[in-house]
Amino acid sequence: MFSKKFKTTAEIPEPSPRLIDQIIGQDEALEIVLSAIKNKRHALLLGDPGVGKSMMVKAVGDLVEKSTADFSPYTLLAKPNFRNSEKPIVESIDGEYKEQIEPVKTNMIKEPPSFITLIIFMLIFTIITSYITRAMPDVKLLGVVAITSIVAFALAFVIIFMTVFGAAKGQMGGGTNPLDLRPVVLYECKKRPLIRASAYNTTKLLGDIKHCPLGGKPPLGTPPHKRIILGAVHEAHKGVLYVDEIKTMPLEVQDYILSALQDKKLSISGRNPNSSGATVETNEIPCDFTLIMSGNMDDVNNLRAPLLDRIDYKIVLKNKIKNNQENRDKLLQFITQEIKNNNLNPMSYEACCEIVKLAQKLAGSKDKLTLRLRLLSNIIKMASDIAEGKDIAKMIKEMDIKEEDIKEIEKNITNKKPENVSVKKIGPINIVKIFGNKNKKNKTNNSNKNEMPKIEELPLTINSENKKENKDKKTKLIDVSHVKTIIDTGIYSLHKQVSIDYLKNFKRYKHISPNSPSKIGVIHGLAVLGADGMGDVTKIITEVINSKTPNTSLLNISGDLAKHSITLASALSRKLASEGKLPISTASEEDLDLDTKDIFIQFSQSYSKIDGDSATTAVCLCILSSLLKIPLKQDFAITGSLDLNGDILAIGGVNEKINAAKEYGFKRVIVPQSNMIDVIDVEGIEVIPAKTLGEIIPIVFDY
Ligand SMILES: Nc1ncnc2c1ncn2[C@@H]1O[C@H](COP(=O)(O)OP(=O)(O)OP(=O)(O)O)[C@@H](O)[C@H]1O
Repeated sequence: MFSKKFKTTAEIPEPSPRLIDQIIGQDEALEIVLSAIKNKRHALLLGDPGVGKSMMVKAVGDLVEKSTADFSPYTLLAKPNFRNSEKPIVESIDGEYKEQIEPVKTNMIKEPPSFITLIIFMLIFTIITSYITRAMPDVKLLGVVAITSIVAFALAFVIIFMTVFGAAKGQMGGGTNPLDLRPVVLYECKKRPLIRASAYNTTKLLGDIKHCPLGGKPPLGTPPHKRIILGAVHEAHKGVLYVDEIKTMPLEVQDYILSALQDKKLSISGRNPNSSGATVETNEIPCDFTLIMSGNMDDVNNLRAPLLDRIDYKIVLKNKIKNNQENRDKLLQFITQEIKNNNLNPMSYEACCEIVKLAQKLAGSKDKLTLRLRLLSNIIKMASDIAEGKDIAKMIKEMDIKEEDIKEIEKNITNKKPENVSVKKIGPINIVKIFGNKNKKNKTNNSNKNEMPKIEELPLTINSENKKENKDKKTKLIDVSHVKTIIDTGIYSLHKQVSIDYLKNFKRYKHISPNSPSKIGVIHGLAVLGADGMGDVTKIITEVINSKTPNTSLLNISGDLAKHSITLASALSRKLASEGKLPISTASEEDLDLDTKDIFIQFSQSYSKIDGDSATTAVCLCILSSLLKIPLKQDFAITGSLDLNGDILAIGGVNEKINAAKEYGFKRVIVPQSNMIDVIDVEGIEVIPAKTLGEIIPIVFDY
């Protein structure tokens, strides 16, 4: 399996501490990213989740920070604008900013009449009042109080007027505290930056002006230059800006990024129209950066063409690598570095082999290894948890139901309302459990008892022995059983768990009997539930009936591709029938005339969405069986796409499908010849490769 012999990963040399050396399987992409950054070219990284896009940029960031060519430290200062307070000035100075003791000329400032002054005024008037009252007892007290109050209020009004009027004029003199006029250090850039920002976070990306509840005018409010929030586009000046999750980037943000790329400078203005910052706008601030963006393949549709056009390199990261010894060794390196980086338990040789097998399965082929390494990393972490004897059942006990997760699963798995699915994400673990619906009264009498499974029934084995033992990190070994527990429970994937439960609950109700006698118009096809779910067997039944209005009716089939494949199957049946390339049958010429027939095709007991063309061969054979009235053997399941020449073409999920055929007790499974390179495990079932329809006719028909 690996080039080295070892018992546990503790014997494998420590991985290199440099992140760049830890990236596996993405050599070409890494080279391009390095070259892009070196030559200041913008790049877009696309690929499946968890193939190392962020890791690559982070690794390259270490190098970016170390490169000092053409870079000198600078500081961004925010200063008040004496002409127009709503337009604060952001200025870049070389090196560090040394604060001046006397920041502003005192003659520019009118010392503000503060509240203390006001209180002093009030005190003076109180003294005068009491003096007048005592000195002139014949003057009425109330009259004196009234006069002094009017004078005091008049003075207070003048003071407030001076304050507001001064500030409004933009002279910042009226009521401004001299300390508010000092420049503020917005950003000190000491080494070439690599700034990371999520595409949806507009404030973080482009900057903003903070709201001031006191109107943003001195003396009570905070002056605008003190409310500036710098954007990542500005912080990345002279360095690299990494924007991930491009799918979530609002169109207007894309326009701003576009301007920043073109002009290499961008002002900051208040983003919230209801905020006091809305009227504030800075001067244009330099932002000359190299842009690296990342997302999944489909996310690119969200990017505006002019922005996409300005990205020089569009790099697609691989999601699989060839399964050879060199790459298996790389996978071992990955396992070792994940264990080291996350301080996990060492892993046995056999468990490492199991991870390689899983990497093959996730790649969908014996020939390949997956590069969706975050998924593998999560599985390694969870296997380590189980080796540690962590009480996962307790974590599951705290589960709550999340509607949005249920709806997502519903979309992919079944067209029934999944009123009984509970999902919980705990750290890297997705836990799904199918429960009965507590709120709904049971309609059947005998199904109510078992609706809510107890925690003990959950499909997890907890190593209770380990729990009692002294839990010394790194002494317990992750062995093959721990890895298998994670794989068998499917706890690393929502779809996997839902399909495991679906099969567990519905398999016993399905009318699939591999041992039954041959039947006309009945065949067993194979499907995969959800994106990365389990395989399943589907019984396909056809009926051909004489009709004056010939038609093909599809039952329990949703997808367009499936419908097209059935049109193709009936066309091919007609062609084979007319060419006489069919087994001898008792069918008359009239029987074979499809122009006079109604064809009904049912995917029996299929509640999941059936799409794709992998059932074309099965449907075609089934129609032929009904037309020719020749029974089909029932001891095999079949999968394969078909073209109009009758060639059987490759399909996806061959391993899941073979596994499903095995689970349902079939002894034989027919798969496209071209898929044989993908088949991982043939134990316990005869896998028959098929190239053409003609080739399998003698195998499947009972005549
Ligand atoms: N090529 C790789 N080499 C080594 N480790 C990897 C690689 N790809 C992923 N990993 C592991 O998976 C983790 C997550 O990878 P990362 O966040 O870079 O993926 P991503 O492609 O950016 O995913 P997403 O699209 O979800 O943001 C890494 O921290 C690392 O542990």
